[in-house]
Amino acid sequence: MPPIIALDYPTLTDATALLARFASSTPLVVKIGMELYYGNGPAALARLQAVHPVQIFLDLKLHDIPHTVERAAFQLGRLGVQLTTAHAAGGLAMLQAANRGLAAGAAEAGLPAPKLLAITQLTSTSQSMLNTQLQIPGSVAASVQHLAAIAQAAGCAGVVASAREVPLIRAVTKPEFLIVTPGIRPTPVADDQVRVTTPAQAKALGANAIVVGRPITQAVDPVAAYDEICRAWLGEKEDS
Ligand SMILES: O=C(O)c1cc(=O)[nH]c(=O)n1[C@@H]1O[C@H](COP(=O)(O)O)[C@@H](O)[C@H]1O
Repeated sequence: MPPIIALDYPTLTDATALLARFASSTPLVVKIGMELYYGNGPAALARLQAVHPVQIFLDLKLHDIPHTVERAAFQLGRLGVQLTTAHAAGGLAMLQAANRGLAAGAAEAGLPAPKLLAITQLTSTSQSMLNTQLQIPGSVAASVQHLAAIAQAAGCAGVVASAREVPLIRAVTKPEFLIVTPGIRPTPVADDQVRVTTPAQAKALGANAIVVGRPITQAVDPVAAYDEICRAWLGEKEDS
C-alpha cells in the first residue's frame, strides 16, 4: 500500500488543493481525521473522490460504551470507506461492538465492511507519560502488544502503533493482521510525536502501511516530499 496521506486540514478547499497536485493516475490512500470530518461532514468523502480516485481511511477513533460505539459504527459502515479506527483501550466488548456495527451498516448499504484498526498506544505517548501521567505500569511496548492481542481477539483487521512495536505485535498476531504505523519522520523534527521512525525503518520493521501527515502537507513541495517517502517506503516511486 502506498503511504497513507493524513489530510489534517480544516477545510475541503485545503484538502482538495493537495490532491489536485497529484497526477490523476497516482493511486492515493488518504486519511480523513477528526478535523476535516467534523468540519465538513460525510459530504467530504465524495468531494475528495471527485478530485482524485482515493481510497479512504476514516480515522475517528471511536471510544465509548459498547452500545454507543456499535450505533456510531453502524453509521460509519454505510459510508463506503476502506478503513476506520476505534481505541483498543475501550476494551474487548467495545471493539466487538464496533465490528458488529460496521458490518451491519455496510450490509444495509450493500457495501463491503470497512476494516477496523484498533489504536493501541498513540505514537505521542512516551514511557514516562504512560507510567506517571496515565498511571499505567509496564512498558509502552508491552501495553501495545497486549492491546494488539485484544484487538485480534475482537475480530479487528489490525492495529495502529509505532513501527517500533511491529516485531512485538507480530509475535502475538496472525500473519495477515495489519499493522499501520504513524509517527513517520523522514528527518528528525521536534513536535508532538514521540515514538517515531523513518519510512525505511518502518519498512525494515515490517509495517503494512505508514501514515504521514505534516512531512507531506507542510512541505514546500508536497508531491516531491511524497515521492521521496514513497522511494524509501516502497523502494521506488509508486506510479502504477
Ligand atoms: O490513528 C492515527 O492515525 C494515529 C495514531 C497514532 O498513534 N498517532 C498518530 O499520529 N496518528 C495519526 O497519524 C497522523 C500523523 O500525522 P503527522 O504527525 O503530521 O505525520 C495524524 O493524523 C494522527 O492523528
